[in-house]
Amino acid sequence: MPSMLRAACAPGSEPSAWQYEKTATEFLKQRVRRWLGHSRYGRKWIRVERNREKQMIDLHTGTPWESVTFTALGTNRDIFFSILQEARELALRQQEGKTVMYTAMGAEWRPFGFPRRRRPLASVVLDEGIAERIVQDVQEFITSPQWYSDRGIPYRRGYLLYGPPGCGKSSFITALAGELQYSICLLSLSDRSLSDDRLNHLLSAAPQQSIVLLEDVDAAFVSRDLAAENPTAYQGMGRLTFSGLLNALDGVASTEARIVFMTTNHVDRLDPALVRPGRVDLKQYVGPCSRWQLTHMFQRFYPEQSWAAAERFADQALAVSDQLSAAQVQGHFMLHKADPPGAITDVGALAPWAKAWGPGPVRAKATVSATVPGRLKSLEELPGPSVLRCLYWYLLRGYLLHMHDLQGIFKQRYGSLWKQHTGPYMTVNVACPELLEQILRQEGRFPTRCDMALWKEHRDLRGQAYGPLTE
Ligand SMILES: Nc1ncnc2c1ncn2[C@@H]1O[C@H](COP(=O)(O)OP(=O)(O)OP(=O)(O)O)[C@@H](O)[C@H]1O
Repeated sequence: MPSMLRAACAPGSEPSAWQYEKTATEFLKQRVRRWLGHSRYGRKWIRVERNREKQMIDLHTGTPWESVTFTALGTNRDIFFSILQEARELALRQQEGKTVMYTAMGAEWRPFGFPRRRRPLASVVLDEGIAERIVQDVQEFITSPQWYSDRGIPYRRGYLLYGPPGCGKSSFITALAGELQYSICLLSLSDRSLSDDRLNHLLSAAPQQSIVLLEDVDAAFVSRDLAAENPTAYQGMGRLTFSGLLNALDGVASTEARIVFMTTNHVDRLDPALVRPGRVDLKQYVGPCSRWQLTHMFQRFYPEQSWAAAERFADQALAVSDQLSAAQVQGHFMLHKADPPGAITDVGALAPWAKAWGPGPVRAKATVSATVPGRLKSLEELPGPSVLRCLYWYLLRGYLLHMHDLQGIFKQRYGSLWKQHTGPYMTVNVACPELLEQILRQEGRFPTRCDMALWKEHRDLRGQAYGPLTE
């Protein structure tokens, strides 16, 4: 009699269980791909069927549920358990030395993308003593639950990192999570579907050993003074209210053992109630590069260079501007990857960047003015081939399967920004690094790519990676 095992791929309620199942499912899919050619596992022949449930979809993501069915001849079911065991080990191995990012989906946390390689703490150069101070504080917190319980103090700690963009707030938190072997639960307070209840639930259901990260907290709420001018913003952009946030952070319903990091570019816009001790226990300004930072960044990037060269770079960079962000300096080094003396002599190249990106009132405005002086073009005004002309290029000139070549041609004709029609879709093409940088900076650190189910399925069948379009 054939024995059968059904490995359901539907998400369960426990994040960890779901995570395991998801990775296991990925593993099984890989196996399925391999078995399509030769359906053998060990010495056994196995039939593998992958079925997409037509009626059932995950309401949060719109992903259809799937099941994979293995059928093997014989009475020994151990082979199925060994497949699952192998899948489990693979799932765990995939996370070794990696940082898992979670995002909130409905009422639960789901892993976002593949676990990322841990970022070494030393790779984020903050001003002297800052990183050590925070790491020591977090470690002390983690190792002293008894201390909190003896004194009846809720076992949670809040941190606020504030300062201009590109100075390393988020990079540091990511590196810190790696150092502690924690995962990161990323939550956007601007999410319109976030309600008081949902936030409360999410904070209490965060996976163990994780840092909850609330980025750009100023974007969702402003201080009560500013709220008088703008009551809508004060009430929050979605169904989340300010008092709901305060309660979730330290209300009676809040859970124990929680580390929350908040970041903002505008600390002055935060309501004092949000940053009072208990909600924020440690505040840290992460600012433009100091001499110490510039020297250490240079040394780290060009380890073979002398300390004197690093100091020379720091002095000359500070002469250009004392408002340089680490991101700008890193970008400058990247331009002179193999040319450390060039990085020093060409330090003046940082000047226009310092002007455009230096800590300003609103990052988006500074960004736009960086490369697009004057009035911005509307979508209608953007150049680009008409629908008919696109069809001509795709079908008559045969570029349908060579879109990348066509993009090169269109760039020459229409410049770095043009619109293009493909079937029912209109795409805006961006073909210059500066503009791409603006987009990436404005879309947030963990942007959600479109799902592109057909593309994924197509690539799945060929055993190919999805590429940057969906990841
Ligand atoms: N202090 C630093 N040391 C090394 N690299 C840095 C540092 N600060 C920023 N970077 C680099 O610059 C980029 C942007 O940094 P990051 O996103 O951490 O800045 P941020 O302060 O969080 O900015 P924002 O306020 O826009 O969120 C990253 O690629 C990071 O590697």
